[in-house]
Amino acid sequence: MSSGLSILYDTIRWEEKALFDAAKEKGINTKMVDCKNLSINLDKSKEDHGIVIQRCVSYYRSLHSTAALEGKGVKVINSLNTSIFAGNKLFTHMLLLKKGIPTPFSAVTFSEESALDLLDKRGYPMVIKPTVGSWGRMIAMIKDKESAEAIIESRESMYPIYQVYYLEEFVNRPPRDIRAIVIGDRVVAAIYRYSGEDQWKTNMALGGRAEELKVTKELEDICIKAKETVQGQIVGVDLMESKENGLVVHEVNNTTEYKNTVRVTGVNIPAMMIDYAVNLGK
Ligand SMILES: Nc1ncnc2c1ncn2[C@@H]1O[C@H](COP(=O)(O)OP(=O)(O)OP(=O)(O)O)[C@@H](O)[C@H]1O
Repeated sequence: MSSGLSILYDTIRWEEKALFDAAKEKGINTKMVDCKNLSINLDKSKEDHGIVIQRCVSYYRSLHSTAALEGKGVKVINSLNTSIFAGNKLFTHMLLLKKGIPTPFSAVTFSEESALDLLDKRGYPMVIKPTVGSWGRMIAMIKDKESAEAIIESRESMYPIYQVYYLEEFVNRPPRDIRAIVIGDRVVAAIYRYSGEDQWKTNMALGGRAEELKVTKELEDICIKAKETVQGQIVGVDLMESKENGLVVHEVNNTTEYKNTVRVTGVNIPAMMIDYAVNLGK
């Protein structure tokens, strides 16, 4: 295996460029590798990538390229286990639950009828989410039976993952959530993400606004536990401040975006990620 790093991408966002620049500044031999051009022999031949920082946006590209490279002995950040666990909200939920990490109540059903039945029993509102996905896409707040029928029926004709009805309690929280960036054993920076106008979701991709958040001991502890739960190395932990239950973790991101966190906190996250990756190679 060659020394140095590879940044594996399928789209170059601010994050990937910043990683490359940080590595260049540190004089680290780094390649940008477009996953779309990658061809991996699934045998025992050697791969010449050094440490790979996995940054593909596509869930399937990310998961499968990690599996192929890691299977051939390449160190990938994050690992295949982390991609599997953190890439799926239900899998993450079960692990958080097992480790006693507070997380919103959620339930799963596997048919339209059972989903409607669950909503009837549990009451409205509830949040429906695809188990795999990001940027708030396909996430809806279900406010009543009519919208439940419309939303759930529309999912019946989609790709089979949308017929796994993952439903979460609507967390009674301020109009914001928390994104904390964990590198190794440290929460290096955190922000509040406030929802944009006429929007309950707080994703930056949906017009949300970011503000710096000072990392408390409580936040640090819960984020480190959440990271360990998914066997993560560099992750973004998303939390909400439940008025009844305090901090609850609703997601761990294994190829986390951090542009807004760098912008509002001034913390040089890409440089820290590069240092972490280089240390892993030693
Ligand atoms: N159970 C919930 N109760 C209240 N608000 C929620 C709940 N789940 C999610 N949200 C809001 O919706 C937003 C999107 O949810 P979530 O983070 O699960 O989706 P995502 O598609 O994985 O987004 P990203 O990849 O940006 O983290 C959250 O940032 C949060 O503000």
